[in-house]
Amino acid sequence: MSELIRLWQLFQPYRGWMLGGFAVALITLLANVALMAVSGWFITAMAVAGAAGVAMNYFAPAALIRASAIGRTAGRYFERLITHEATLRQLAGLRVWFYRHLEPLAPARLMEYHSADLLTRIRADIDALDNLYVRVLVPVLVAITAGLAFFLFTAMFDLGLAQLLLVMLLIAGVALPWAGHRLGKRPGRCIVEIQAELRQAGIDGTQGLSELLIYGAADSHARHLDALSRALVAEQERMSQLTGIAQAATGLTANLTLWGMLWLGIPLVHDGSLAPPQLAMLALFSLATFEAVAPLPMAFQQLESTLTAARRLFAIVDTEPAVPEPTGPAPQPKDSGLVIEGLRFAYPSKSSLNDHSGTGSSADAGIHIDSAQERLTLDGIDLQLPPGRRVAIVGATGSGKTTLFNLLLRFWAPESGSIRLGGIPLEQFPGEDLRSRIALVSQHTHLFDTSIRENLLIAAPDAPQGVLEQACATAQIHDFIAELPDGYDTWVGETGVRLSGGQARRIAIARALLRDAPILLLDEPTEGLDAVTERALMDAVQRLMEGRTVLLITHRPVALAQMDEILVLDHGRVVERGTHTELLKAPIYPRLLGLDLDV
Ligand SMILES: Nc1ncnc2c1ncn2[C@@H]1O[C@H](COP(=O)(O)OP(=O)(O)OP(=O)(O)O)[C@@H](O)[C@H]1O
Repeated sequence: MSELIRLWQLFQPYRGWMLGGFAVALITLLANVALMAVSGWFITAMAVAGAAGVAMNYFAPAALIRASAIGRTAGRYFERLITHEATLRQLAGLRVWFYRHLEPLAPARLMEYHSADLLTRIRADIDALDNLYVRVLVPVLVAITAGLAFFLFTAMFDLGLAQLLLVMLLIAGVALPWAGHRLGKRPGRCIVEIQAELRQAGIDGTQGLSELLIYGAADSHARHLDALSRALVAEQERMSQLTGIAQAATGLTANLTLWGMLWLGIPLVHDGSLAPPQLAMLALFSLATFEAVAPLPMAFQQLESTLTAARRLFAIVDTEPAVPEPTGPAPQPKDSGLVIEGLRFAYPSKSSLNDHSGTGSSADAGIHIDSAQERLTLDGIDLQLPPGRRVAIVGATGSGKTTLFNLLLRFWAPESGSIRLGGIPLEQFPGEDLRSRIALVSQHTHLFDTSIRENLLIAAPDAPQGVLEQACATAQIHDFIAELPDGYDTWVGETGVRLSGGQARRIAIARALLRDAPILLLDEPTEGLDAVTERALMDAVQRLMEGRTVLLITHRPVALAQMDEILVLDHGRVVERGTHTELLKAPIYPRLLGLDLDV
């Protein structure tokens, strides 16, 4: 129920359209019922007048029938138009609302969700909410308003007939939808969840198809997809059966009402309290009134799917960001120097992550070390990085190097200790402001499925072509781009698959140059490249580092020899520090670089 209230609040900006849709839907229904009722009355009255040989004015009822028919047809058209406009506006608004809440959660909080699951929430779950207005809200309001009008209208002729109609409408409009909701709850929830799981497995399988084929696991993955598909079909069949039963039950109730009206009405005609045309009119009228309640059983049967989708969206929206945004204005640091003191950090345990994926009410902005967690990822890091200084970080895999970058970018908040930029604690900087001062080049730079130009422009949206070319020339990629048939308009493909690792890395360097940030974080920028490409890339990296405060993660001796200081990390602690020459005599550093091996 709370989901419905929250959704209603989100729909507030569109209430004009929603009200318009409701009004037109009501008019359409009333026109249809009037058409049936007047037609019934007219045919019988004409027959009775013909049999009695009396004249009758048929202009007025004929005009009413025509007006109702036109009203019904035009109403249907405008009803679709207005309700769809309202729904599309709601969905567009919901997408923006959801995306605004999603953005601050990246990347820390979103790690606990599969990307396909997030995509499902953004697309399918938001789309599922269109049910609420068109299939639930409008039909319910129309049914209540019209049902009351139908009762009062029938009561003008006979209270007994009106009571019968009311009871039957309540059966079709309340009891059947209630039963549909109860019985549709489980399959409705399962359908949404299995669909999300199926999309997740489908995307996972497509992305990892080569691995599945190489390791002969394609069949077992296909079986998994097949099992999910079967489960989905089974739930959908259950839902369809319920829909069929609900439709049959509504039809039966309507026809029983018709019989009941005749059963109770014929004696009234006999005793003269009801004219024969009035009975015909009321009989057809009662049948037509069921159009008001006919959509309700199915609407309530599908309500659980809609509410499950809403719950999945609210679970994300209610998640607190890993790092709270400061409320004050962006501070002005005196320079681009970084000072790290006593920095300690641990990733939250799985159990505390799961808390955040729930309702979100227990979400906590801070990060707590699970008592069962034995080791901090970073444990007491101290580092002075005055403007223009270059420091390298070296350490075995999993020693916490990338984590340190994540903290500098404020993707996570430290457990204790501090990071200051230009003398100001990092937590005082709004995330966007902080990240505008930092450029990052990593081995996993993401290239978007668009042109080279667009990929460069994300770092400097207003940069003219000349500036792009200059950045690319410094990154030593301009000549290659210029030789391509489409030049800077060349499509790079999904994640940049049409470029080699070295080319993609150079585009990342060009991006960092375009950003022109005073602080530069380099996370193994030459990792995985052959020696020749690496040397060429290092030249580009050297130019990028000029005049910037640099933190570089690397294990390449050539690069390390040029750094002002090197920190050796082991299990989150700095175990050695000094220059390359000094550290060559230390016990761990040469081992990490493979320099201790006798050749
Ligand atoms: N999002 C995360 N949630 C939980 N644990 C994480 C997360 N990211 C990293 N870790 C863990 O933190 C530790 C340090 O990871 P980090 O990526 O900082 O290491 P690294 O030194 O950069 O390693 P590599 O050289 O392999 O990139 C690892 O044990 C890793 O498993």
